[in-house]
Amino acid sequence: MEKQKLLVAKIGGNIIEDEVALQSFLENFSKIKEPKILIHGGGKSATQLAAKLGVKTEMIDGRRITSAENLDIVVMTYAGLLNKRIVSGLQKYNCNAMGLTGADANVIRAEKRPVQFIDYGYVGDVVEVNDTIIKGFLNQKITPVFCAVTHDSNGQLFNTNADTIASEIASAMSPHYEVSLFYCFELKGVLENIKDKDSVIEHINLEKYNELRDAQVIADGMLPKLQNCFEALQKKVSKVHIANADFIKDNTTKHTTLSL
Ligand SMILES: Nc1ncnc2c1ncn2[C@@H]1O[C@H](COP(=O)(O)OP(=O)(O)O)[C@@H](O)[C@H]1O
Ligand SMILES: CC(=O)N[C@@H](CCC(=O)OP(=O)(O)O)C(=O)O
Repeated sequence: MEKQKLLVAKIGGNIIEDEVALQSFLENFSKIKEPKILIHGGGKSATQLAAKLGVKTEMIDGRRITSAENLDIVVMTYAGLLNKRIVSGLQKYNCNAMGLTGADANVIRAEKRPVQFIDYGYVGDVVEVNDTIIKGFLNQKITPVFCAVTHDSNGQLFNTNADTIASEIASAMSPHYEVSLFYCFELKGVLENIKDKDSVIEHINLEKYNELRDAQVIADGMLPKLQNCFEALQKKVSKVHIANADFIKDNTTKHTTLSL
């Protein structure tokens, strides 16, 4: 029997911080009829709040070194302000959204990222996603909206990269659905030249990714994003795209499609 389609979309901090882009994305996302899940980041907002509070921000390879103080800031920002703004924004467009951290309904369990050369602090690597609970929400026509917060089932919250959460959720749902994963951001896709906004690389496979990384064409948050794309494909997610947030409207604009 053919599997039902499921759309998993992720939006990052540059979209969330741009009121016009965010509203447009939420309206277009709400119009999608098939079951759908939204994951949001918001790193930019957490960095701004940290600066206001006089707390230092340090990022390594697109991941935040998360001290106890940073953890409080990210939980307040992602699970509080941003998640509730996004959920109420979707409700406005008649999408019955429900905001979640990984601790809610024990839906994403994580463990502290092991210290190798770098101690990331309270950063969690995903161990388990509860696909049955998520399926239950979808069956009730509820659209889950996940922020970048997980837990260890032992009272400890963690900061987890939102791209990783999107990849893990898409992968966990793949035995049940034909999953398409969309990473939506402010640019059109992965660019050959970061200064030329039209230089979109339309297809990237693992070989091309290694070339681009070695040539330092990709950097910062794009590094974990691409790693997460390939992990999702390896775990049987059907389609993975990196595209502008407007792409969700009609899937026509030039963008990047990933393959193994
Ligand atoms: N070759 C590239 N093409 C596109 N973006 C790139 C590239 N190299 C680095 N980047 C950076 O990666 C960023 C996307 O990652 P990230 O900041 O984590 O976005 P988001 O918060 O939307 O997930 C872009 O805004 C851009 O600054
Ligand atoms: C561990 C880690 O780096 N977590 C990310 C979570 C938020 C995020 O991923 O936000 P964007 O999608 O907007 O980049 C952070 O704190 O920045």
